[in-house]
Amino acid sequence: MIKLNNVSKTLDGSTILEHVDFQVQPGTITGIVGRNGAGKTTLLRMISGIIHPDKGAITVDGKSVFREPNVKQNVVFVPDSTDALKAYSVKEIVKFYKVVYPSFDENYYYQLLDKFNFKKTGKIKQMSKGQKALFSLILAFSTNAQYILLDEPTDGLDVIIKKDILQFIAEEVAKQDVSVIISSHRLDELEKMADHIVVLKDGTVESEVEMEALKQQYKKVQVAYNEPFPNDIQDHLDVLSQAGRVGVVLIKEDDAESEAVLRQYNPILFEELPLTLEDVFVAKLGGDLYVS
Ligand SMILES: Nc1ncnc2c1ncn2[C@@H]1O[C@H](COP(=O)(O)OP(=O)(O)OP(=O)(O)O)[C@@H](O)[C@H]1O
Repeated sequence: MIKLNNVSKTLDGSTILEHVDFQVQPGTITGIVGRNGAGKTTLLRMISGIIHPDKGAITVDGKSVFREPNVKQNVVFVPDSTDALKAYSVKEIVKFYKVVYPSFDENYYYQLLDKFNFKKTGKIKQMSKGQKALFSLILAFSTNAQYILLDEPTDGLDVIIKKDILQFIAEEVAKQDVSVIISSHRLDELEKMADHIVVLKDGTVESEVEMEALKQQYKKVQVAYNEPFPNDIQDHLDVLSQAGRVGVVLIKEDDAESEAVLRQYNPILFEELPLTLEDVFVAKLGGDLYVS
């Protein structure tokens, strides 16, 4: 488990992160979502032991990354830029990775390269941007590390490669017993795959969501009436959108009272729609957390 306890960081006199607390459970995907500049990269760099927090503690399986450097073999940070890799060839990088990650699985690495039609020779700098992004994930998932931290892994990529990458991550997490932290400014991308979402805002954890619990907690209902959309509903319930006589309302799963309000005006349509995380943020957390 990764634990952050009251972590704060100041860079060049500005407070970047303050009182950050959260945990990453084994075998799960945690999404860190926040706008540009929210502190996501700084947070991931601290968890992987690249920079020190000014205050608070970060532990990986109960050990400090800073006091026990061996812990680093179990944590891989994949930055949003692949610049650090570009001088190496596909073969050379293995030697380098084996020094840092002694359990690096070379067979698995070449197997994955085959699967995604990568050439086994040649320099990394010759790859396209999308290939580089996928390649850096292949490297990370070949290390056998328990914790993989991905900084904006799909940023700036086209939809096809984005889909491949997200699917690759989900498959690897299902196959290996790894924990993945993914930072993104796209709530919609993370919510499909994350078990747990941490929202960073103004340098601190604004909210945390367990996706399973959330889906059981709320439902989204589309209703339509023969008469103008009732003010009573507008005034008392969480209306996500409304056009003419049709509205979409967020209610709690077990909230019989709110459902009775919707039904008392004899809706001609009462239909449950798939719930998204954005719906809950918009209705319950002020709406400005939609960060894409
Ligand atoms: N070395 C540094 N010195 C001073 N300020 C820094 C440094 N690195 C980052 N910052 C500042 O810290 C804040 C958070 O940056 P960070 O890169 O962690 O955010 P982010 O959420 O990852 O943003 P993005 O989505 O744009 O990558 C920004 O305001 C940034 O300008």
